[in-house]
Amino acid sequence: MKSTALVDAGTFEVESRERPQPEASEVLVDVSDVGICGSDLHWYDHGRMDDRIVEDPLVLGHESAGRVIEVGRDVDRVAVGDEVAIEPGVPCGRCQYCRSGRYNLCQDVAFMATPGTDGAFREYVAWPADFVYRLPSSISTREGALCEPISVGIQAVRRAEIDVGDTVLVMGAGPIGTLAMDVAKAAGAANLVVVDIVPSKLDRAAERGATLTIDARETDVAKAVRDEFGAGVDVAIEATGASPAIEVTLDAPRPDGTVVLIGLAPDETVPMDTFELVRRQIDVRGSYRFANTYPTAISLLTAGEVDATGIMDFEMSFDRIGDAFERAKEPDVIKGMISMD
Ligand SMILES: NC(=O)C1=CN([C@@H]2O[C@H](COP(=O)(O)OP(=O)(O)OC[C@H]3O[C@@H](n4cnc5c(N)ncnc54)[C@H](O)[C@@H]3O)[C@@H](O)[C@H]2O)C=CC1
Ligand SMILES: CC(=O)[C@H](N)C(=O)O
Repeated sequence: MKSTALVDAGTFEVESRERPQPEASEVLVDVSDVGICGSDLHWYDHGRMDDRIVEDPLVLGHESAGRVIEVGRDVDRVAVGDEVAIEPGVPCGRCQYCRSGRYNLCQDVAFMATPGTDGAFREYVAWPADFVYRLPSSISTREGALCEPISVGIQAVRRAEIDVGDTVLVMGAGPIGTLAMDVAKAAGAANLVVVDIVPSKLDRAAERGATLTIDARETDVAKAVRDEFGAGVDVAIEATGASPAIEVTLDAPRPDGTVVLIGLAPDETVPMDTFELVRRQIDVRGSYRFANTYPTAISLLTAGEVDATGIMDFEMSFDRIGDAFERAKEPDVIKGMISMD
């Protein structure tokens, strides 16, 4: 089968590999669509992330979907011919986090497109059947591939415990912030404030339901929020990973409000005014990957509550993966897709 691996920062190599054989509990998926995630771009640009380094060729891509073409002998939850979304992280199933349903925190997870676990930029993936989800006929595999970033949004909204009628600020209108905004709306948020520094992304957020958009380059976000909502927002979700944006997000909630941090700032130390956070009794929560979210993501797509297609800016074929990665880095792009067929 054809596969594309990152061999060094900025260098992909097309490889011919053995087509994988599914084990008894696995399925073989003919991959049809893969989204390009910010972390794929990070691995591509730097060849490393925090203390993890790409030493052996690594197949990127962890937002994927396709068609089941073979099932292992113990598999009965999906069948040959089913279109499925692939959940990219397979946890150990034994640790305290797995046993309590918080498998996103498993320290022994095999997560696609991180050193040691190949991702989906290859023709076929053999994957545990428990981590593939059948897509209804109304959902395309292109949309299904985006169950992954939708899941990041679901996890954050669950962590935020959003209540009906809440005012929610989302910092960052990239794929994660935009999909988190959709999920927050589906969870009952009445006012959705979206902040970014790219005007076209703010326009797109407004088109899909943001009630207020703020360009952080021109406006004092905390003041704008207080002018509009008095004491501040109920919930602020950080989805940029940029230090100045994280600082602003921490300042956005009303007393007793909540901040959920999704953005990863791997090389930065972010100043935090702990006195203010304590005085205003702010809950600051991290949100890492996701657990038990794929069925919800599929339900939200089916109900039209999340618009995955609306964030897709372009689609390129597998043989143009290098061009696609370069295009995906442009600031106006929210999501680039690779069509594997
Ligand atoms: N916690 C988790 O499980 C996950 C975390 N992430 C992280 O979430 C963050 C967002 O991911 P993506 O949407 O893919 O990233 P992205 O880079 O595509 O989007 C970030 C957005 O933030 C905007 N931005 C940058 N600086 C800003 C500032 N100072 N003020 C306001 N907006 C600003 C950018 O214009 C962009 O639209 C990243 O840090 C990523 O690493 C992504 C997936 C999972
Ligand atoms: C969950 C993600 O998408 C993230 N890019 C990661 O690698 O953890």
